[in-house]
Amino acid sequence: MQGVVKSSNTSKLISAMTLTKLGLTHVPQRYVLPSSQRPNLHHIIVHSSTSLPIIDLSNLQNPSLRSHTLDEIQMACKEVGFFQVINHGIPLSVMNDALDATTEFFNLAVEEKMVYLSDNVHEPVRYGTSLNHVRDECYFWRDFIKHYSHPISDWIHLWPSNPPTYREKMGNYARVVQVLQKQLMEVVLEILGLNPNYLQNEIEKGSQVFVANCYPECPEPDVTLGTPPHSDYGSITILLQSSLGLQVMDHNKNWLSVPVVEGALIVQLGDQMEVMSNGKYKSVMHRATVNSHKKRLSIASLHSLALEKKIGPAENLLDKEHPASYKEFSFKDYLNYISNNDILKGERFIDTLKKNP
Ligand SMILES: O=C(O)CCC(=O)C(=O)O
Ligand SMILES: [Fe+2]
Repeated sequence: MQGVVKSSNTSKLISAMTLTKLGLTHVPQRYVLPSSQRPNLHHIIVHSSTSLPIIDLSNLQNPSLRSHTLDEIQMACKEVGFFQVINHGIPLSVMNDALDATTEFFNLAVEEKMVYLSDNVHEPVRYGTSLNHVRDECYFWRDFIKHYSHPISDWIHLWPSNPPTYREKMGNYARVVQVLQKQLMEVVLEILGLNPNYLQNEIEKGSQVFVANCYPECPEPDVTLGTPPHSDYGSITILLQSSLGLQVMDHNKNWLSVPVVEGALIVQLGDQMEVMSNGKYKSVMHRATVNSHKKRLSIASLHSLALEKKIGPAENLLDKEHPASYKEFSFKDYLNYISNNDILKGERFIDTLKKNP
């Protein structure tokens, strides 16, 4: 993603984790956001059950509850493009193991993590951090590691071998999340009125990118962000957060903090889904705040349809009264856009696809 330190800068690398260990009382100036972009941490809207619903996925197996549950999911996709799921079939132990492995990885010495430092989006594993002298518009108080993991067996031997259980724990989580993603895609296609086999091939050949984020304690959480506002590129993102920090934008442009619910996973729709649904469903704008007292971790599993596939509005949703509202796009178009535009200032790739913005 954005803001990766160029490989040539490795000798000067001071990651957000390192800065925190130095015990600073102020964040370096380059992390300080203009006041209009700062989070208002004194006015946190934590919960609004209508905007941020928690869906019990096991209800889909219950004939008397299935239709109501599908309605709830549909409403969530239309309103914000966001919901949490419980009873999703992934054991809590697998989720906690993934968070533990991530914690251990980020606790490694910075030299060890730097082996994976890269700004090449095609690297199967890359470590990145907030510090960036080249683009002073990067204000992330976080370190992250990205894995390409589809099919996982092709990549897993490239993942970090230290901590020793990393591959096993992250691999287990990546696999079960992939299964959940397929189930969720089927549901979302069903509520869009599309055949569950629609784009099956592209979903099968889809990509899964794993991003583990580490947001260390920050001395001035009011003036910076962990991750700037953005929507995810793909179809669905499944996110696991260790503590409060994720915020999503509702249709009134309020930032809502996503509550931490034990055992729950967060589901966010991405740009591909907004385009495919011809705007019926929203690709959710979100960001991550930081705090002064507790390190926060999140693991995002970003799913997208086959990378070479051009995605446009589903033909079955179009007719004379409902013409296509979005242009087709591919992963290449997206990469091109992010390398030439300032998505950190809130500019969105999806807006460039709208036919009548
Ligand atoms: O840390 C979070 O809660 C959000 C991370 C995120 O949006 C991303 O990695 O795309
Ligand atoms: Fe995201």
